[in-house]
Amino acid sequence: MTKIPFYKMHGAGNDFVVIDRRTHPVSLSPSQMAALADRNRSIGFDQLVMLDSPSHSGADVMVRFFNTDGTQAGACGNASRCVVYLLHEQTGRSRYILQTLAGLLPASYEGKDFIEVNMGLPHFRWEDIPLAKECDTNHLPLTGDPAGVSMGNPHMTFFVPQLSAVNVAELGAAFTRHPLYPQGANVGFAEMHSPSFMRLRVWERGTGLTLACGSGACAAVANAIRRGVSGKTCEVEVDGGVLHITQNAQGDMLMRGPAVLAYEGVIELNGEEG
Ligand SMILES: N[C@@H](CCC[C@H](N)C(=O)O)C(=O)O
Repeated sequence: MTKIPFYKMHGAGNDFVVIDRRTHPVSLSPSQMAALADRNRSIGFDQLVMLDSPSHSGADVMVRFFNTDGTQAGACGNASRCVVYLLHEQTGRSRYILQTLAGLLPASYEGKDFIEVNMGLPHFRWEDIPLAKECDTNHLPLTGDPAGVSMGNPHMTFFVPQLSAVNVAELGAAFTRHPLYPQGANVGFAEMHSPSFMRLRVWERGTGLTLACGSGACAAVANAIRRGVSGKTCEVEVDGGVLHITQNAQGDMLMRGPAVLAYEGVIELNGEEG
């Protein structure tokens, strides 16, 4: 029997199992992750987060994100804030650098409701999202006129007049596998209330509809700025709370919001796996 300690956390309702491989160097197969993600039979989570020692000398920790289907994601904004919360518990410091597949992300802790991660530059070139063919990423050639961007992971954002009239589950499930996105897409639906406030729901690639998506909020604001419907600072109301997104002078998307440690537990794996 292998015992793996974990932290159950969430950021604006987007929930995670965090495993610190620096102290417990275990591996989980995609099918083990999918089993743990099952809310009816196991712990349940939107993403599994693995912490390792960084390979970059300037970073505090290496962070990897896995969806419920076991696929790996380059970025996860809400989980990044949760990791900053844990680092603060462990060190008491307030500034960190997270090493992720999407790059080095500077982050700061100013209280559990005020954790900020610099999610980096939005990438609008079709090759960088990536898309299957060259096109205008500000107006993708798709029904509903979504905009495309990468925040270290691929996103499309639909700007809709009335979010409550949108069947996010049905459309999200359809567009997440659209052939224009060979690596899949996180599909956001944004209703602009003003240039500084939007409502957003996101169907996440590899996971489904979640209560919040941090990279999705950055993507929606970056796309909204590009379309001229948002200012450089925008409050994003998601089903699980509010995220504050700002584009700084360098063009980076800064995401501020809460992180919650719900409980600590132990995963027990039978057999030789783990
Ligand atoms: N929950 C996220 C995004 C998680 C990854 C995404 N599903 C993907 O596959 O790219 C967030 O808060 O950003």
